[in-house]
Amino acid sequence: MEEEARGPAGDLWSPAGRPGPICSCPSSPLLGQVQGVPLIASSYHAGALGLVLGHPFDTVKVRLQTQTTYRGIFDCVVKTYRHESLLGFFKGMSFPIASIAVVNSVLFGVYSNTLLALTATSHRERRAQPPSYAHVFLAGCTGGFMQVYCLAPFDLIKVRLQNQTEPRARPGSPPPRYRGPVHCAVSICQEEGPRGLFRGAWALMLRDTPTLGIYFVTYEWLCRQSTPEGQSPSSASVLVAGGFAGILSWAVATPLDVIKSRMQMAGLKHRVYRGVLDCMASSVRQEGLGVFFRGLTINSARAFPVNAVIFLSYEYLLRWWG
Ligand SMILES: C[N+](C)(C)CCCC[C@H](N)C(=O)O
Repeated sequence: MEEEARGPAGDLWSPAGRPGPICSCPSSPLLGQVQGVPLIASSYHAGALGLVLGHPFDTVKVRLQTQTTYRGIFDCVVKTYRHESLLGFFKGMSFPIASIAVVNSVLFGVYSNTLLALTATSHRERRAQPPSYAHVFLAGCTGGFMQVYCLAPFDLIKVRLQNQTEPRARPGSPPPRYRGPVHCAVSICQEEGPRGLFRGAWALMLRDTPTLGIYFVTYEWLCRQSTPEGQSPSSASVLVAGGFAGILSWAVATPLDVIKSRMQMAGLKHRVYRGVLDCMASSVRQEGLGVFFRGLTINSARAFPVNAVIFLSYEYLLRWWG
């Protein structure tokens, strides 16, 4: 009985383990059997918190990537604030918040369960028997591939709303193209067909599948570097590893992120790209190779805190319930 409560690695579950890495609550033997319950709950908290924190940065990034009117981050921030007030930075946030429960539970759920299938070890057992990086990469790629189907329509609506630069309704001023997320979804279906909701999904899949593999490998590697063998990482290690995993994976993802956002906006501008390669070629032709790095700085600034929080919540809640 005593042995069971301790957990295999003498980690945070063990009274004899290193004091308090993240939490020191006992595990529930019942919930411990049900991977899905803690995963869904932890994914929601992780995602929502990270999302609110990072949304203003995300709006500036999307605008820099898809509009040519801004001279840089500062110019974009000043113009957005002057024209649209603070609320301008939070445009398009409601749908991602509503959908993050599904999107993140697919990502973290598929990741964790793929790892479970590949290594036959549970989250807790993994500290004593760490999975190989090849397995972590494969599980991350699988999670990334699967989440694209849920993420694509919500991401498209987010990008379209973030790009509306009209100030809040003033008497006499023309209303924005979309009145809100639901109106945006309905209008896209009517004007571009239901498939219009998946515009840019191919680029999103190419962006997320390999980079989520990199994301989880970086996180695992950094945690292992800063944690004695067999122990759970401390909160500080989780924050730093999560933050750098976010920065590195976003750095690699930026070129396809630019292309994805441009393809998502293309339907609205009645601009037709024949595909990902066509969009790449025409962007480079018009704006040079630098186009692939648009939004890199602001995205890195966003990625550290957002992903530090995401991983801390994920680990914390998994351990609480797991
Ligand atoms: C793999 N890629 C870099 C695309 C995303 C990885 C981080 C995902 C996180 N939800 C965030 O919004 O930062």
